[in-house]
Amino acid sequence: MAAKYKSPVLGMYVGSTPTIITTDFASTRELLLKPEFQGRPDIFTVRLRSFNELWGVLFTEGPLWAEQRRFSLRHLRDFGFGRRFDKMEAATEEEVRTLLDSIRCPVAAEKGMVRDGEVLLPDLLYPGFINATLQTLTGERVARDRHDKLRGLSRAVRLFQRHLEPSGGAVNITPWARHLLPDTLSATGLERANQGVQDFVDELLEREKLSFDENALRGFVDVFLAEMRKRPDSHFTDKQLAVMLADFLIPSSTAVPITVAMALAYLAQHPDKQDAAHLEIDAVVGRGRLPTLDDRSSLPYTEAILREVLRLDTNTALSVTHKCTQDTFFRGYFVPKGTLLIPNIWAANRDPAVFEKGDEFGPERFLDSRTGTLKKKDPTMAFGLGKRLCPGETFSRQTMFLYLSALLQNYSFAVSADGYLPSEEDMIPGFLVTPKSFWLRVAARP
Ligand code: HEM
Repeated sequence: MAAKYKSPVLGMYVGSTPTIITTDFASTRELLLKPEFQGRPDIFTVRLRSFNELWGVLFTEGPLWAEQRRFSLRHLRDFGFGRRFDKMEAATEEEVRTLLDSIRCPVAAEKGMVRDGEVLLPDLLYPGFINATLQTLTGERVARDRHDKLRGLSRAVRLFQRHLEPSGGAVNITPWARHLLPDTLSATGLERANQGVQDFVDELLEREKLSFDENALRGFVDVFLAEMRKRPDSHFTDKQLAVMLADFLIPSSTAVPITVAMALAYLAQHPDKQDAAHLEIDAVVGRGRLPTLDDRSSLPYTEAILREVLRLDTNTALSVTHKCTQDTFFRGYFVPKGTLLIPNIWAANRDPAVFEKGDEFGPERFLDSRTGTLKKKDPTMAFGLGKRLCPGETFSRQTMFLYLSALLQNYSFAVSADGYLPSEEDMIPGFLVTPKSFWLRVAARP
């Protein structure tokens, strides 16, 4: 459509709401950074997941959003979210070992994901990444013999994402119509998915509250519970905590493991690039220990692979819809308050004006061709930009690095016997663009 109208910025109506979509790098960057464009729409499907009110961080705006975003970032960091923290790194290392064990020697519950030298992705990866987030939220993880619980959460989250259209979609224009066409309008799927996520969060909160001790705070949930006691008439409520936990668990159950799975899919298709990563890891880390965050700066190729997958396969393709909070102008056009704003970061991350051969997999684009070191600047917008920048960015990059480098240290990955690999035509659309599950051949490295 952008090509048809010869404009990277498109204007239209979704129902009666004016809507702007940006499709190239420059306009998307401008949209993400514009101060008047930092609101979130108040839509039916968002309320559906938060007690018919507006709570959490992901879909809120104004003072509640500003306070809760600041508070959560500050205190999550204390438990290793996005910063170096020994306890967190030890826990992640244990999780990585569990994954490597699952490939080598699957227990009964993992057998559906490991068969005759092949592994099912992203499925096998979900529990480890959810556990990394749980570690910062509660100071604990779910043991391997109960990983089914985490797989259940991941199933509910995927259902949620597949049924949630980024701009809201038809069900937001005429919410009543869901009673007539429940399946067509995705409302039934959304309600079921929300229930699945909420059940997981409710159970977690019940456990945390029962064992709460204000003198021994174990993770972010305890810090929030302590704040609730100190400030009874504030935004620190049961509802806020429940929705915020869902906000954190949703990307951890999908965006992060899916990025690592896609990295392995690309490397299976590009054995030369996989060889380069193997060589780099062998030279820097060897085989006697697992890679740690200390190795990150010495493994530029591995890091470049992750950057490239985030760019080429931007799974939060249309980001999270923004909203205009006051009348303004954008690129010479009047934009009324309330306009929906959709930044197509998937397209921006492939814009040929910024990324040469933007549709091709080329981790080398992030390396200095002379020195082989990682370029300082990564213009990719996979995590957004500005005030709404994803607060999970550093945490995600660190965790993905630890998993990908350990998997490549120990295994080689190749296209499976059935020959199926995720392709752009075959992705499942939704709030997140996700691959169908796929098998890869896996061989222990000699
Ligand atoms: C590969 C992993 C991830 C990707 C690609 C990603 C991407 C994004 C994007 C594009 C946005 C929207 C930015 C905007 O509105 O302009 C976002 C927001 C957000 N992300 Fe992530 N994310 C990832 C992982 C995580 C993780 C692990 C967490 C938490 C545990 C997280 C928590 C959030 C929250 C709370 C917001 C809303 C921020 C706000 O509205 O202020 N994300 N993310």
